Amino acid sequence: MKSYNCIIVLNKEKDRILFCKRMKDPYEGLYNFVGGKIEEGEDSLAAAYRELYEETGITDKDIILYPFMDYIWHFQQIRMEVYVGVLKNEVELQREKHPLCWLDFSQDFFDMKLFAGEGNIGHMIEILKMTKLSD
Ligand SMILES: Nc1nc2c([nH]c(=O)n2[C@H]2C[C@H](O)[C@@H](COP(=O)(O)OP(=O)(O)OP(=O)(O)O)O2)c(=O)[nH]1
Repeated sequence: MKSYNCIIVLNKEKDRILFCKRMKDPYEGLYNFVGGKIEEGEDSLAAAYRELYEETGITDKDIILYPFMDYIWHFQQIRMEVYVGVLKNEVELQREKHPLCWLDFSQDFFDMKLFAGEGNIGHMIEILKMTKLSD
């Protein structure tokens, strides 16, 4: 089974969500949360902080990450861990390969021509809207 993560980062005001525009497959040209592959034997939470730092420069001083949901695709032998966190302060983002941007909640996150994940970004954000996140 291959394991991936993706991380939902909200700004301090909780009115914007951090996305990257993917520069390679899967989902080249589409917006996705930041994230990547969990290494063999790597601790899940450590992997989430590592990917977040590598792709954005955000550290564990800037944010606390919480497990949000997990997806398992049994036929594809893939699992994906989703984490969520709210920034404690404004951060100057440092992109790695994928350009980063903040999007507000007015987007149609189910639009598969704009967003990765066959609609599951829309699903995650609907659940996020139902979730009380502490600061
Ligand atoms: N929203 C969403 N994201 C997905 C799905 N499936 C899936 O792999 N992803 C994400 C997880 C990862 O963030 C990304 C794929 O990781 P990647 O190919 O960039 O991984 P990688 O480890 O090679 O990246 P990197 O080390 O080069 O940074 O796509 C999905 O169904 N929905």
